[in-house]
Amino acid sequence: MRSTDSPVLTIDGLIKDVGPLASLDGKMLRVVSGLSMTAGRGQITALLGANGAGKTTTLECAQGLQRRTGGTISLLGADPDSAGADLRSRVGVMLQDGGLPPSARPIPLLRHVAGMYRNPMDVDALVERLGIAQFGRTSVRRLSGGQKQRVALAAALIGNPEVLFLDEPSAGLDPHSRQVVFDLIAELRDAGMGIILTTHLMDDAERLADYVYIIDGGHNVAEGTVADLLRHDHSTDTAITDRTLFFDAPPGLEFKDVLGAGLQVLETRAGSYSITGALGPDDLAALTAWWAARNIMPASLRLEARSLEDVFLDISGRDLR
Ligand SMILES: Nc1ncnc2c1ncn2[C@@H]1O[C@H](COP(=O)(O)OP(=O)(O)OP(=O)(O)O)[C@@H](O)[C@H]1O
Repeated sequence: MRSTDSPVLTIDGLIKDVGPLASLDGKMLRVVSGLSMTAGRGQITALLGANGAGKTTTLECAQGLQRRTGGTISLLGADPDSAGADLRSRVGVMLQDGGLPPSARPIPLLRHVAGMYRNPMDVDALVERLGIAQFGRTSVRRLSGGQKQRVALAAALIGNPEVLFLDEPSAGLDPHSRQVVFDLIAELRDAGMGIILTTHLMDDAERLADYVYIIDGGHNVAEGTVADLLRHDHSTDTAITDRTLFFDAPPGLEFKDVLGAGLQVLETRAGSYSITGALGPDDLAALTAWWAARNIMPASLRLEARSLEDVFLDISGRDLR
């Protein structure tokens, strides 16, 4: 587990059992089994894992919404299970299902919530920033998923929290709203807020997170900055420089001897090729020279680095989705 100068949240060996469950003949089910993490001020920390990995349960234990079975949690220096209103006023929470009252209207609701805090954010500015004005007087039950998500984010932020929890922040958002939300989250981080989010979208983690905990089966399987995770092969504990070059060219080409050793060349279907491995500039130069000598112009050409999806596949042997 990493150490941060100024942690807002520290979880050590979290255990959470649920039940007893009829589906398990009255036995308990362990849904989080020894998870540890820390999140710092002025940082975005992501819990990344497939559906059912235990991310939401972990966050809810950290917020004191669920009681843990074991382990320790310190949220802004306090135990969330025994803390009172003072701690809650310093923490913003955006839950996965929004948690908004269905008959409320967004703008009056946000004004009401703002009135409960000593030092709230400016409601009008937040409404404007998150594009809430167009549906600000429509009842929550009539809003689309993405509109509810933006209101839920505004409600989580209105109290000007020191720590912000976001459960799947981009769920239901169209590309424009997603950009607006991501820009705002990054700005709040830069202003010093400690932000903890869960996601099963590697793209969210890659774009937002300063530090990522990959969670599988209720415990940590890897952690690091996105760059660290992408550079490291967790199965062999070695550095990775792999990239893949994809291109379309005439079918049946044989250019293995053109490239350095250790590269894997595949013709995935007639005329569609991929070359994977520690591709360097010399390989690209050799390949393009070989094409030039034969007057071959690829119809398409794309170079891709590893993604967090590949990291997750290496570690768990299955896809993130
Ligand atoms: N009260 C409960 N009763 C039965 N099973 C539960 C209960 N709470 C959690 N679980 C199970 O525990 C596992 C972890 O759930 P959790 O919601 O924490 O996962 P998650 O990583 O947030 O997944 P998602 O990305 O789908 O939200 C899931 O398999 C879930 O079905």
